[in-house]
Amino acid sequence: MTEHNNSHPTSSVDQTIARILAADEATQQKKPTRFVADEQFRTDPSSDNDPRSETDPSDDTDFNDDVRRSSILDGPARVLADDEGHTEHDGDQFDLFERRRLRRVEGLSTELQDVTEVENRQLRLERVVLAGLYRGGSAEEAEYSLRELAALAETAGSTVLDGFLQRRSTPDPGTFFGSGKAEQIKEAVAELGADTVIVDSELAPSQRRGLEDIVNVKVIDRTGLILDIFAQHAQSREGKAQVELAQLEYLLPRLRGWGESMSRQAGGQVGGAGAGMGSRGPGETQIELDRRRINRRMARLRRDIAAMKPARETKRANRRRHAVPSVAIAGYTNAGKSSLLNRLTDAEVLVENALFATLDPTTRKAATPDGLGYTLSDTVGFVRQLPTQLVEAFRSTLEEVAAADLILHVVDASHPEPEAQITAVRTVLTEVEAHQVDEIIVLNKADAADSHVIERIRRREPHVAVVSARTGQGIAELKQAIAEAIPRPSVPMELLVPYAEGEVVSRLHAQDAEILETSYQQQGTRLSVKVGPALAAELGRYQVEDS
Ligand SMILES: Nc1nc2c(ncn2[C@@H]2O[C@H](COP(=O)(O)OP(=O)(O)OP(=O)(O)O)[C@@H](O)[C@H]2O)c(=O)[nH]1
Ligand SMILES: [Mg+2]
Repeated sequence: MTEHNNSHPTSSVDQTIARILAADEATQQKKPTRFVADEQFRTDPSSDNDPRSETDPSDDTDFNDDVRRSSILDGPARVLADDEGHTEHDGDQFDLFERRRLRRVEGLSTELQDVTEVENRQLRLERVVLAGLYRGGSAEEAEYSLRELAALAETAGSTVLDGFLQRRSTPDPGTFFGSGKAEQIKEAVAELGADTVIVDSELAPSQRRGLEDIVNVKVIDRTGLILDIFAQHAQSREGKAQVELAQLEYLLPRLRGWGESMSRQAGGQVGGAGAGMGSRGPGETQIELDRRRINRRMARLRRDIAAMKPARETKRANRRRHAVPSVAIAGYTNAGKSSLLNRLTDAEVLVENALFATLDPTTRKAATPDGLGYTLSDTVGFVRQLPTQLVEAFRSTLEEVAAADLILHVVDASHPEPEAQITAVRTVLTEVEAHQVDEIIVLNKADAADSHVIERIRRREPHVAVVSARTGQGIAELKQAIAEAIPRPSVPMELLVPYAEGEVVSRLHAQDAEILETSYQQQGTRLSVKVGPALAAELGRYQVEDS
């Protein structure tokens, strides 16, 4: 056993102490969250392969310090604006409280029993610095994306200290940002006392390691962060299994890079003498062992998830058999999907001003104004660059959306970039083959939105409803629009149901029949109805001649 059994650079005592001191200092100064422009990017030889900065002087304004700071200094990302105006429709706020409370627990046990547990636990991000790359002139878009990353990071329970954007035509294969820029990030990290850098892209395993070697703190990417949030929020057995599968899929090729936790696993026997920078972490044998265990675990999870599917399929088939129309609510995360479900059905689903509050699909009964029943399901929210591992793992959940008769595509009309969100959502819908389902664009948060934005989208989209789940504005119209869009029972029937079989009548009321006329006769209840074809077959024995 060597003394030097953990070669992670941050484990050096000196550095740890320096980091703690810097953190202390930083808390005393208590800087507000801000992003700063990368104003020196043009003079950095390691970062500038982009000819535009030479030839296009108008670009300079993009990097004008004042411009960037003024737009960025106004606090944390606006999606997480200090806005907790809950209504009585907002569901289980105790759940919300619990979730927050749990999230703040620090200092997880280091006694890891199973390698797969490593990644299922919170990444323990606390004080983070964000960094992103963009090409060409679209600084604004990169900034929105970084703001969203800030919101994601806060949702995961961390404090965002600062953010950096760099323009660069292609990422550096070794360190993503190039070593010069990475050094600058390192300086900021030390100055602010950050313990993590989050990069606004998916990094190749080698890039993550390369960057980590320079900045000396943990580096994670957008995908890793989103997976972490999903892991925190998964509730049902199926949801947990799906997230774990996605995490392992993500982790497997990166196994080597998760140095510290893995070498702790391996105890003192590996990574010893001769293990320099870049070769930290467990030795080859341990990695092989971990890899096999992970593969076994993944195989099991796939089996488990497959086994859970039949139950849901039976439910779905049941709905189909009774021809109950189904409406799925889909949309970008935080658009107000759960709020809308609560508004439309008086369900009490958790509403939270956080990203990915809902992971487990909830299905509720609803009815059109004229009494036709349908099901309404809330689903997981989408986000730009939704990790493919998650789309895969959640495929069975997302297929519910594809099987629906109608999609309510909820859009946060008060967001600065609603069109980009619509596009991101449609990309995922296409991936799960849900793009052919009828869709109503529901422009939500109309109470907070700019009317020009609403008009702009109205002109672009054929089928739009403008609502506010908060105030109730437009909800009645939306209910009407749903009633017109869902398939109607089409088989007219005249029924006579004996009084002894009252449950048949209640079923007609509860489910899919359109009841046109009811009268009470000596032999039973006489009904004039319209039903779906499946139910029509079942009701054959009650049918009477039209008189
Ligand atoms: N101003 C305003 N805020 C709203 C409205 N509808 C929802 N919100 C707020 O938006 C935030 C997100 O609402 P949710 O219903 O949890 O959103 P979601 O789409 O289910 O989010 P995820 O499950 O996280 O994907 C909450 O803070 C709500 O209070 C609205 O009509 N107006
Ligand atoms: Mg939700």
